[in-house]
Amino acid sequence: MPQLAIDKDFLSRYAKLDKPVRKAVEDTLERFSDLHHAGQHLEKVTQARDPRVRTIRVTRDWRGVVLAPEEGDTYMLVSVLPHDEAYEYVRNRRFSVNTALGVLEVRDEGRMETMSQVLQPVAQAAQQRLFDGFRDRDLHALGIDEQTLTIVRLLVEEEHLDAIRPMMPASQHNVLVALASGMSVDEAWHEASRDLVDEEPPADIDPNDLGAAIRRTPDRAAVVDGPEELRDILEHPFDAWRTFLHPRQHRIAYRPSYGGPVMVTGGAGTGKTVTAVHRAAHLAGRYTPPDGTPILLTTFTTSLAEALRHQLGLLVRPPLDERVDVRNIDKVAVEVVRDATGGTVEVRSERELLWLWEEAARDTGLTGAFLFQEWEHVILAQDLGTERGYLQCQRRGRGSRLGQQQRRAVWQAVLRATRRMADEGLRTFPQVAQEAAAILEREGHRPYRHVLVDEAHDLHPAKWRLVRALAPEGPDDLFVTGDPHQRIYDHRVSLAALGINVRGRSHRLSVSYRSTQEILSWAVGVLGSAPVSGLDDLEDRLDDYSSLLRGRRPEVAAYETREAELDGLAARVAEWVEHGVEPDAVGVAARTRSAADSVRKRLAAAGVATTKLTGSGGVRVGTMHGMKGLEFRCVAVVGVDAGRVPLDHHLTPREEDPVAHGHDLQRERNLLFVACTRARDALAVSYSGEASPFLPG
Ligand SMILES: Nc1ncnc2c1ncn2[C@@H]1O[C@H](COP(=O)(O)OP(=O)(O)OP(=O)(O)O)[C@@H](O)[C@H]1O
Repeated sequence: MPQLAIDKDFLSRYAKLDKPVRKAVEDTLERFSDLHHAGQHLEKVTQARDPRVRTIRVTRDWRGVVLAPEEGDTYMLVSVLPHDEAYEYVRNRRFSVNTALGVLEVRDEGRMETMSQVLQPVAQAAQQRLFDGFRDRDLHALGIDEQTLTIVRLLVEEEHLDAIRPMMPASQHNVLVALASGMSVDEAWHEASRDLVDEEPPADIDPNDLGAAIRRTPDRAAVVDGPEELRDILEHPFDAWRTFLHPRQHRIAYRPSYGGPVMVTGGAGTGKTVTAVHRAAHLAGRYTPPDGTPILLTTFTTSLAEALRHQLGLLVRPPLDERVDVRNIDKVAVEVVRDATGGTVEVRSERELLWLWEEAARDTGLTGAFLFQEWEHVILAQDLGTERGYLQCQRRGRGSRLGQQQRRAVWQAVLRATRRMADEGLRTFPQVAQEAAAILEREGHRPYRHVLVDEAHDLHPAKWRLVRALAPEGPDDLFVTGDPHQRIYDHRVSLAALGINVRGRSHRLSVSYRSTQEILSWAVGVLGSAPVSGLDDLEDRLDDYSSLLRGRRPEVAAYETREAELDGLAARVAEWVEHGVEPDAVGVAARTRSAADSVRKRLAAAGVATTKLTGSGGVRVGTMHGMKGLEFRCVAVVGVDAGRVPLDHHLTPREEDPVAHGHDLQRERNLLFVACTRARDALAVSYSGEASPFLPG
């Protein structure tokens, strides 16, 4: 059966076409989609570099470029280009299959030849060349083919290697970059083979089997199931994540089955959410529900759940989407408790309950806030039901020592507060989660077959216990994604301690699809150097975190006064909008609500419409906390001064609890990191007076 495939370049070029040309592309594809007669529509170009590369007429001015099979039966839509560019493309490009990795590659042979001629005299004059230390045999084993080798032997400086990047097969260039950075042949191979779609490198590579090569290259090419799927892809040309996954994302999301819980970590923007959504789609596709909803895709807040629902809707069509229940974990908890108790569930925040905790703390010598934190971070977190349990527990993360007498006093005060809450019918979300988990455990009821948790790094342990209780232990029970560097609520959990064993099923993503390398490198500096422990109790590092995108360095602006800073912000935002950035693709974050309000007022005075962070129709403004999980083309983070970042009154005093103080400081760093890594193209950070100690350099 002939098959159709699509190249990522085709989709991104199609996305930028005017409507009438798009329509013409669709009409052309309609004719072409009967692949048994596809060849009839294709034109061979004289002087084509690669006889398999043909063109197809779209309009008088536009042509599609198609890779047609010589052997095999896979046609690939490569690009859509203005007439002359299409012919230029065909005269210069050659497709190949990487001899070691088996992935599909394309090169601009014309430019490589010209470059070789330019480099020849430079190489002859040089004493030493860049890759003199590597034998041909070793380079071949890494997938460097004869033609590339010719040019590789002419490279003298790393700049030459940079210069040939746009014309080279990417997979071969990556290997050369690894070697040039000082890696051994073995290390370079390890690096390259990590990004294969299969666990093992392919054993037999057929250089003519384009179909197999396409399957091994999910980040640039995808086989399309038929005309309907092609239409569906073209309907969402800006959502490349639906069709083209990084090989590691693909390998994680589409592995047929896992023996137990899976954990996916990775820096901001590396596609953890995308991978979770694809995994949900995979599970939905292969699962025949008995009764009830089998799959839960959950996250931290309602607005993040809303975004997940939207993404899933783009990937999974009705009626399959009904197999996936998308809701935030608090809502799941409330529903379990409501169903079991039959009553309403009134939930309050710490701030709303503080008066009650202050009253309970009276005469203990402690503050209501301390007491509340002790309850939430120690008693609820460890699910301690008795005074004895509390007296004997380890108060992880709460460094200040409490003697037995003090602990007794705390326990009694907590009892007073929680009884009062019960009398008033009030609960907190972690408390509801604890109740929900207890109900499910008691009844032995498991409402879901599979549970996927996004933004998992911020879940309270009680919510983790709920997650554990929602699905029966077994294959594909849990799939969690998170990044401990983005932990902005101080809930540190050890999955192992919660009975969730991810050993051998822990995966890491490292390529950011969101922010430029310049933004990433700067933002990582905000995190500081303290070791960060992951959900699996191992240290989590961002050493291999990088981006393929390049752009301007983040701008850090200092002002004398807050007013001057807000004026500067208004000017920056106006400039972005003047340069064509949609207002709702601009996000502005401040540390506190009142600072965000001042931003809104100042922008309004400058005639700039604003809305909330999850809104649309204006520049989106809010707190750094509210930035969690969102994404913007341009981000401004304001008020990053010593008085506000870190926010002193959110830090446990060092003398009261040095460990908690350290954690709080890290949490504040993470918060700034989260806000900054929401930016795709541009990041502007500003402060007035003294700069925050977290700002790099
Ligand atoms: N394979 C892909 N192809 C194209 N775009 C992708 C791909 N994977 C992710 N993206 C895009 O990169 C951005 C970040 O992806 P995503 O939100 O999944 O990352 P994340 O790791 O969950 O981020 P964060 O931890 O910051 O919330 C999104 O715009 C997403 O559409």
